[in-house]
Formats: sequence, C-alpha cells, structure tokens
Amino acid sequence: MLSRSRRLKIVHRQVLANHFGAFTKSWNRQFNTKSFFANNEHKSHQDTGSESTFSNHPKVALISTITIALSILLYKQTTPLLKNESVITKHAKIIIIQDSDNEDEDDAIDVEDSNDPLNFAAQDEIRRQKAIANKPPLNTIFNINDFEYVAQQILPLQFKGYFATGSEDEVTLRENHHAYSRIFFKPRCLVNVADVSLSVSPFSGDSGDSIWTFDAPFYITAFAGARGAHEDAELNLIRAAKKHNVAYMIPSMSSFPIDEVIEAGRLDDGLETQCHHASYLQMYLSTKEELNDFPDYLKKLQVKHDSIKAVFITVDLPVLGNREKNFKYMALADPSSFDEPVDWTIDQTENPPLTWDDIVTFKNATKLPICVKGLQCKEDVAKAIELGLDGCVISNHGGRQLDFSRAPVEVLVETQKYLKEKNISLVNPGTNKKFEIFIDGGVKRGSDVIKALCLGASGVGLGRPFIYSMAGYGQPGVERAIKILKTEMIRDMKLLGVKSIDELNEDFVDIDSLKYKNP
Ligand SMILES: Cc1cc2nc3c(=O)[nH]c(=O)nc-3n(C[C@H](O)[C@H](O)[C@H](O)COP(=O)(O)O)c2cc1C
Repeated sequence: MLSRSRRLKIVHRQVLANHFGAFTKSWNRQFNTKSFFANNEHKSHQDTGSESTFSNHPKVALISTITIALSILLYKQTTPLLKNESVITKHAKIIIIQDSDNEDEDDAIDVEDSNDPLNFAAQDEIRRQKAIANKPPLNTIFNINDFEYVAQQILPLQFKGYFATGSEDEVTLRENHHAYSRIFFKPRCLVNVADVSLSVSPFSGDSGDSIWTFDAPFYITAFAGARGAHEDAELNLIRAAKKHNVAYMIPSMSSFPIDEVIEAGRLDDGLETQCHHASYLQMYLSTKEELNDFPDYLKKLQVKHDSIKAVFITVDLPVLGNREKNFKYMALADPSSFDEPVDWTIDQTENPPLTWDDIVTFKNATKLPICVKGLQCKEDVAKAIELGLDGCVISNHGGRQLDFSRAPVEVLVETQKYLKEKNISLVNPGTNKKFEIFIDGGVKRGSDVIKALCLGASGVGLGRPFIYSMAGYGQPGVERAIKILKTEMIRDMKLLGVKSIDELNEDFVDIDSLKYKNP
C-alpha cells in the first residue's frame, strides 16, 4: 500500500501530438526490415510479415504503433535499469511515482480508483518499480529460471506480454519445455572425463573445411523487439556472443541496422578485434518486393559481410499467430486499443505467402548456406534436404504461432526415425556438406541442450532465456546466462560420461515417456 503522500499520477500531455512521429519511426526501426534493407541499399523493402504483420494492417499498425511505442517511451522514461534514473518528462504520457504535497492537481488520478481504466497498469507500475528497487544482484542468479523470474517482475506490462506469452491457450508454449522433462539420461560410468569440450563447427559437413568453430552448441536465436528488454538490444547480444564464442542469429527485425550489429560484433570490451563475430542472419520475407529483391540482396550480403555464415528464412509465419494473451496485456495497458476484435491476418493478394519454389530461388542465388526456420514435421525436413538446402530449424516460433503444434524435440525424434527409415542421408553427395538440423523452443537448461543433441540436433537455439537475462542485467546478464548454460552442460556431460559433442547420441537418452503429453 502507498502512503498518502506517495501518490501515483498519470500525466496526459500532448502525447500523440508531440511523440507520434517519433513513435512511428521507432516502431518502424524496431519492428520491420525497413532499416535493414535501407541500410543495405534495398530501398524497395518496406514491410515484413510476422511481428511486423502488425504494420501491414492499417488499423493494427495504428494500434500497435501507439501501444508499443507508448510503452517504449514509458519504459525509457521510468526504468532505472535503462538510464539509472527515474526521469519524468513534461510532454509524455507516463506514469510517475513521486512524493506529492499537492493533492489537488487536476491531472492526478488516485491509484485506488477502480473505475479508472488505467488503474491496473498504474498499480502494476508501482509493483514493478518496487521490484526494480529490490532486484537481486547478478551474482545471485544461478539458472535461467532465476533470470525469468526477475524479468517477469521488472518488465513493463506490455513487454512482459510481448515476450512471455504464446498463442491461444499456450498449450504449445508449455509443451515446448515440458517435453524435455520427459526425457531421461542413461549415463556411462568410469569414463575419463577430465577434459570435456563443447566446441562445434556447424556447416562444415564431412569435408572438414569449416573455418569457424563455436565454443558451445547452443546459440542466441533471433527475436524482434529486443529493445523492449534493453536499450542496447542486439548490440548486447552480439557482444556477449562474441566474448563467449557462441553463435548469434541476428533478426531481420533488429532494433539497430544490421551493419551496426555486425560491427558491434567486432568489439571486445570496447577494443576492436580483427574479425567480426561469425553470425547467422534471420530473414522474414512477406511482400512481393521482398521476395523479388531477395536474391540480389543475398548476392550483395555475401560480398559485404563474410562474417554471416548462414541465412535462416523464417517460414512459420504466413500470418501472425493468435497471441491473445499478449493482446490482453496490451489492452490492460491501453484499454481503448481493442474496442473491436481485430483481424490480424494479412491481405494475401498483396502479400503472397512464401513457398518452397521461392526458397529454391534463394538457394540458387547464393553460395551462403540457406536454411529454413520453423519446420514442424518430418516430411518438411525431408523436403528441405531433398531440395539441397543447407539446414533447418525445427521450431514452432516459441509457441507463438500455431497452438497445438508439437514440441520441437518430439518432432526431432520423429524426423530422425523417418530419415533413417527412408534412407535419407544428411550429407549432400554433391557438396559433401551435412544438412544441419537445429532446434529451438522451451530450452532452459544445459541438460535440455544435451538431450536435443543426443537426439540428433546440430545446435540448439534459445530465445526467451536471453531476452530475460538481458532484461534484468543487460550484456552482463547475457554473458552470465551463456556461462551458466556452458557450466551446466560441462557438468552434465561429465556425469553422462561423454567428452565431446560428437560423442552424444541416442544411446544416452531414454525417450520412452516422451509420448506421454502433459495434460
Ligand atoms: C519476443 C519474441 C520475438 C521473436 N521474434 C522472432 C523473429 O523476429 N524472427 C524469428 O524468426 N523468430 C522470432 N521469434 C522466435 C524465436 O526465434 C524462437 O523460435 C523462439 O523464441 C524459441 O523459443 P524460446 O523462446 O522458448 O527459446 C521470437 C520469439 C520471441 C519470444
């Protein structure tokens, strides 16, 4: 409870008039590929699908722009995590916690007034500020769940909604993680595990000509809206990735121009190093222009950025999933946003969905490895192999798209069995390169990573764990999350009796209970 003198004020002042332009720019910068393509001199690319599907629909664009941009401003203005201060600006619609002697101010709203539509958001802000003040120090964070707990307490309502929620009833969101808890280990004893290595060389295949190696088989996967977690967003992620030599998948909907992110990957503790950090690039393609321009873009990308080692085209987003819980958070923060039910689908005549034919065109346009991100069944993985692609990510977009899609680790098991039965080799006979099967969704522990690798994954992506570690603690948080995961992996490999990633195989896991789904 607040003392009488400590009141919450909601200040409404020229919000949209003063800030709408800046909001729109900020939204565009954060949630579509415009800056990305503009930065790479492809001016014709304006919008994308997925999270930026918001901006393809005029009404949605307006709602989203207002809501998210407002929250971005709100966050920037109030959170000590970003600026180390609780700044109050005159011209913004912000929630201010302050001591007040003047109880008669016109624009002050009592937080106890339950008729006030902003009451919930206001109370949540008070709770959030207290949580920020009591945030545990980084050295008391021991696992990914700890990061998640802290982030849930300190993220503003809208960002919590955006990052944490899944689609519809969130069955897939829960299953993604729970499926790992139905897989058990079968360790070997009396193995000399004095030295354990986590290093991997993806995309090298059997030819062994890979010139880069990562120090762990997990990677920071692509996610839009990273600025909602921290103002340095992708820069934190690539710097932490470089420092600890893990892969980072740069999202096309990056908060910073892609060039800037790549350049940040050349800095180590502020000192320039010779090379950029080897990275992956994720792409959304949803407009005709994007599809047409992409082959040319790939050619230029290959010349311009030799640190980009593979391109991942996201294919699980012909329309945005029904992220109802996220919309509820947004409506709580701004009740006027959802007076009418909103159709979040895209006009398909304007934006034809991606097809396998497009993917083949892209593959033929570049020597860069081309992978598809978001496959959810064995047949699609087999098709990607058959078409000569370089890899895929078995993923359901972190449970944010089709609810009741199966847990990726379950699809991985089914896929490996199918490939064996059909005698489909992962090694391309023409190039001698191996098709890499990555997986993401619901991974929180080193043991989850090991389980996926035992079941045939080449690498494992984590999204929310890195969002949460960054939300709470910026780059040091991301670094600690990487270190925690590596440490968990090394300990578990020693307990399993395994010395290197290559040695992991299905004999080390018991998947008998995997089929029993959690209710
Ligand atoms: C907030 C958020 C934003 C995301 N944005 C993108 C994106 O821009 N492109 C993409 O391919 N996947 C995106 N994803 C999906 C992730 O790449 C990944 O598939 C998912 O987060 C893995 O699940 P996890 O969060 O449980 O680790 C996003 C996921 C989240 C949680």
